[in-house]
Amino acid sequence: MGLRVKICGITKPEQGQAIAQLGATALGFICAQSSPRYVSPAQIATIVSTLPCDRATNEPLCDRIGVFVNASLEVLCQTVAIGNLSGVQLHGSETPEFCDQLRQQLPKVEIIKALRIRSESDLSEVDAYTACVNTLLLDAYDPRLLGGTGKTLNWRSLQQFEPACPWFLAGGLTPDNVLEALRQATPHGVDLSSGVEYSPGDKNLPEVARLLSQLQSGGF
Ligand SMILES: O=C(O)c1ccccc1NCC(=O)[C@H](O)[C@H](O)COP(=O)(O)O
Repeated sequence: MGLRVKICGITKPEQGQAIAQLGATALGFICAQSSPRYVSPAQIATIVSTLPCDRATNEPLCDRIGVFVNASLEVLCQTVAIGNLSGVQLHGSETPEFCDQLRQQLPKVEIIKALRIRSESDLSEVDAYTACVNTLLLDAYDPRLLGGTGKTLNWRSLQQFEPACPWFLAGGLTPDNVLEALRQATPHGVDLSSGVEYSPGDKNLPEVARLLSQLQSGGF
């Protein structure tokens, strides 16, 4: 399977539709109310209803990931149902036990645990999660912002990073630096937000197109 490409912070139906048509494999919706990219479950449902669908199943062709920060099981399950989400990304301090409980409640939904990496030693957290989530996501650390920071990780320190489950690389990726990041690290997917937007939640479609063409030219 090819590299997964997740564009996060979608807020507008026409942009979600265009980004799916350009070839992104996943769209991310920020469900944390403190974010300038926040969308309600009803807004997610509207955006998802416009996405190109598989003719046989009538389900959207791309993955729909809700991004949450320390949400309750109840909120997670409700939002998945209302928004027709295929996955949830846990971007707060959710424990492995919480991830396990969520997996029992939502066995068909992809569970992605995001870890905000401040230094190489934070990578030691990874092993506690690999058995209870489907996928990991490594993001950059910022003392004030939980995500969408535009800050990059130290890709060189990830050269030997091969956890026991698939993972996304996030944090400050852009059409200009993504190939360099992928020369150093070998994730199963990349996740971008501020590197392909005009302002929080307003995606720059020409930059998304350039990202996808860069990845194609790099053989991904
Ligand atoms: O993007 C947000 O506003 C946000 C708020 C709270 C929690 C998570 C958030 N974003 C998570 C993402 O998956 C972003 O795509 C990821 O942090 C990378 O962002 P960027 O560095 O801007 O590419």
